[in-house]
Amino acid sequence: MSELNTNQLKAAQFEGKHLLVLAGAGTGKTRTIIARAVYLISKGVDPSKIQILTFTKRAASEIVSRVKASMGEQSGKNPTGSTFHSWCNQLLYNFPNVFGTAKFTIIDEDDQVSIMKMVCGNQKEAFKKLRLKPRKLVDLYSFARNTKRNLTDTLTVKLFDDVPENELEERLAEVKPLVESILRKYEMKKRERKYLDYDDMIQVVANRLNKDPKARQIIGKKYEHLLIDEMQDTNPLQWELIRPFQQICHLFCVGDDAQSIYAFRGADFKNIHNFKKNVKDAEVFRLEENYRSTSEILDVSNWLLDKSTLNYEKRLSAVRGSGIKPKIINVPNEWEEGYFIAAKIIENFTEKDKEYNDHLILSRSQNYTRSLQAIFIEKKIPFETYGGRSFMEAAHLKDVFSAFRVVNNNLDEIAWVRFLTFWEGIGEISAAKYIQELINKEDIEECIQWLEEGSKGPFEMIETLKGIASNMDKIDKAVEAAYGTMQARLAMKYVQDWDKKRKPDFPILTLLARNYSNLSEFITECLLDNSTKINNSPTLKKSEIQENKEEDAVIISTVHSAKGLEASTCFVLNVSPKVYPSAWSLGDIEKVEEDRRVLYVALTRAKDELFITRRTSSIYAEDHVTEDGSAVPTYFLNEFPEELTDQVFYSQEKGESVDAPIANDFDFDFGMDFS
Ligand SMILES: Nc1ncnc2c1ncn2[C@@H]1O[C@H](COP(=O)(O)OP(=O)(O)OP(=O)(O)O)[C@@H](O)[C@H]1O
Repeated sequence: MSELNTNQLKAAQFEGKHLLVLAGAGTGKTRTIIARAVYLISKGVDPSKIQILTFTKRAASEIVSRVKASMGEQSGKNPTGSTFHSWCNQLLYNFPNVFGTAKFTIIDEDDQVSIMKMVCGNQKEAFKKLRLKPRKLVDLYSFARNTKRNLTDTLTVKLFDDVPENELEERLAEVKPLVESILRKYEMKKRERKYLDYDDMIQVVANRLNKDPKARQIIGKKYEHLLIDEMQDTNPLQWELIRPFQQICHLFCVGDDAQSIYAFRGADFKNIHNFKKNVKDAEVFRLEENYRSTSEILDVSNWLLDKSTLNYEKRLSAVRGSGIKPKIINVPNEWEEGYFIAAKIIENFTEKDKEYNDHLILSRSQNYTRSLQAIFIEKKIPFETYGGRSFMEAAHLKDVFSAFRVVNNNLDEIAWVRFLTFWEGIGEISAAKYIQELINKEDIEECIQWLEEGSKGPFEMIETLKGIASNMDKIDKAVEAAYGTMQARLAMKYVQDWDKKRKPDFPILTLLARNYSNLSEFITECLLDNSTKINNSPTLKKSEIQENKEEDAVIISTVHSAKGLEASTCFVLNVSPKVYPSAWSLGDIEKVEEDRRVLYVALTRAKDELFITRRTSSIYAEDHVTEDGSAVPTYFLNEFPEELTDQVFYSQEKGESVDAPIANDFDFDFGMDFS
């Protein structure tokens, strides 16, 4: 508490019902949320009745461990920290009767697409006329549910945003019934197979708690305080989930409207402006002093926000005072950009006493960082990437989990397809025939019996199912059993990198499994955000296949995965025209402003040194003038005031000439022609 300023302290010790801390970047929102948890516990609140909700498991894990560290000796029980999905998952498992979810399977986005493909296959006529990919249909469905828009609105916004108004009705009349029929079939399929997608998890909990006072009473006994981070990025579906908790809990929310960057998932930062309207008995506090960055870095961030047409009422002041001016590094291409960054990091590491993890590289997309990663490997700079593929997306783990899934729910058609076709000799056609039988069986025991008697499946396949089914209450044993019988086939399927990269995942998976007593929970938690129970070790954040095990490593992150991160030196990559704002956003002021916030989040991660790189091929873009004559920015740095940064034109090729690293032999040819 002694490390808080007056306003942070006032927030942490808030005695009213609900509070929103609306504050700028680096003003100590995370610190305040931690302090709030510590304060509540010190006042006698049972830690297990405090639930912290964050956007990533990484953030949840960090907050919980900092609360633990602050409590020192007194800590016994700890508050739990989870993402919205993981939290709903725990509620569904802990209260199966309240939510009516005793037997179900959580499916991820790939599974959703697989189901959609099946549905489209059965709805050939509608699907052909539509000319939309199954993944697009899944996107539309999810967008509609997260934003709580009806189908007409969803199609208007997502499919027909460039269709002239006079044609809109006709296009809708043509497309809407087709989409509706496919989506209805898709919903039916989910219901039949007892699948819940990620959005369903939230929806199921929200529905029950909004409608049922008894359910509220039961859940109300479990929680007294919800502490919610990154409130600006909550979408209407998540609001629906939070709503019933207003009656049974105290809400303590922190957020920054200028850091709202999830509109594509339905977040609307204006919700946070209406907090008092939406939440009865709420108050709003503000924090304005930035503790993270030097004033030169904040000047750049403040300038960017000032240029917005939206009024964020925000001007951060730097408590730390003055430091080094940020630099714009103009580079001819991504390789030069990579070499510049590598050289700077090596210089900081060897000469300036900085660690690798004092460096954070932020990019709009991991695609822009491929050359950089190659250069880091060449220069032996350890790095870790955030925002890439997750643990459960690794194919070998999906194979093993397909076995867990069918044992857990024998109606799980998608998992059956993967599990059966995993084995040599079973193709999609025979798998489809098996599945017709298997999903009509009562339970997995019956399935196993049928496979033994009626199928020509390999011995290991049936043994795998038996091994898991007989260890339902010892999940680590189930993992070992499945691995034992699947190992030979896995090694054959992934022969190229099995030993080095894929095989080492399994001992860790077994350790991880020890944290679970319920197969279903294990499957879902591993699926969600690629991790484990927050408060227990070990954690398996990523498969070995992607993981760089260095502890001290540079972090290469997408801006969207960089929420809450900070580092002494930050490189914001490729701040060029058509990237900030993106070419896709041009002319659409809302999208342009979202892109501005993305850049704002990136710039405000830096503590001491900020490097903004851009491609010299284009450092200016003409403003876009809309039909009504107003100008929409095409490049945020067009009018960038020179005095805020130093500019460098970097090219390794044209840079200082240095001697070759290895000495050549002296060449005795003096060039004299004696003929
Ligand atoms: N009262 C304080 N005294 C000293 N340092 C502080 C104080 N409050 C915050 N800080 C430091 O400022 C930095 C930013 O704090 P924090 O991460 O909590 O901010 P935030 O508002 O969550 O940031 P963002 O929204 O940009 O991620 C951290 O390094 C933190 O330790």
